[in-house]
Amino acid sequence: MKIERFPAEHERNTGITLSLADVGFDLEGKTILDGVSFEISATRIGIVGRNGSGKSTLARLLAGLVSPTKGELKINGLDLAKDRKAALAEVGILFQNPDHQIIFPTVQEEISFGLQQQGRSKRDAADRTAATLSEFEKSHWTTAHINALSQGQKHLVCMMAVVAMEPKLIILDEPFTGLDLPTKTQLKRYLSRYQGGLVHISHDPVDLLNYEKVIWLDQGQLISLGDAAPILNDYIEKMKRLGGLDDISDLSR
Ligand SMILES: Nc1ncnc2c1ncn2[C@@H]1O[C@H](COP(=O)(O)OP(=O)(O)OP(=O)(O)O)[C@@H](O)[C@H]1O
Repeated sequence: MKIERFPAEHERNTGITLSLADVGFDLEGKTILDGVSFEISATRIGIVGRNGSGKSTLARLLAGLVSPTKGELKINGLDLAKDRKAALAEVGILFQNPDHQIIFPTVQEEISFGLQQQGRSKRDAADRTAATLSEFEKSHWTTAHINALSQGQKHLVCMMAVVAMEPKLIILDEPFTGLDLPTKTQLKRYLSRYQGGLVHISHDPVDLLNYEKVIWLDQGQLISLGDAAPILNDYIEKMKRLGGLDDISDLSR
């Protein structure tokens, strides 16, 4: 597969700026991220890297869910780990498994919860929930029980809950793993319409074809960052080469 330079699908003015200066993150004595520095402004940013390279950890840092052990990390000039109120307006995050995200029994309650966390009244949150369901043409889901939904439908509930909050940036941590192709295509179509920024972690370079910039991590360090097509092509070549090895045997990784 060779990825050509695609014209950016999303011509938006509202870019987001990620600024990292010597960011490190240690956990239980292990260095997960080390000395990661970059500044990037774009509306569609991909993150690639092998298993365990630190992508999900970077996603949690970007969302302000954890603080770096060292260095400084800002989104649009804000330190979201220190400013949780700003974080709710700036960033939403979608995880791989909706069951790790959903806490309420019905669609309406799940979407309303985040809105109330942002400080909206119960009435405002209900109105915004209704408007979001209508935008997605899912008003008939309002009182649906989450347990009765398919995995793809649960993904869509999580997406609607995040989109309803209108964050400037949505972070997607491999949100389509395990979904069939039509479901994935439909969810991607919803996301492509999002007016804010997206930072999308994916193992599949095809997911990032129309993205503007890509960040490549390996073993907790930045390998490269730049325009999507050349980075993805280098990444694919490297992954093909590594596929011929047997480093999966190495327990020190
Ligand atoms: N809670 C934790 N405790 C100990 N080590 C952890 C924890 N979370 C992550 N790690 C380790 O940190 C490293 C990076 O993990 P992370 O999940 O950020 O990588 P990733 O690139 O998202 O991986 P994958 O593609 O497999 O999801 C891995 O070696 C992982 O084992």
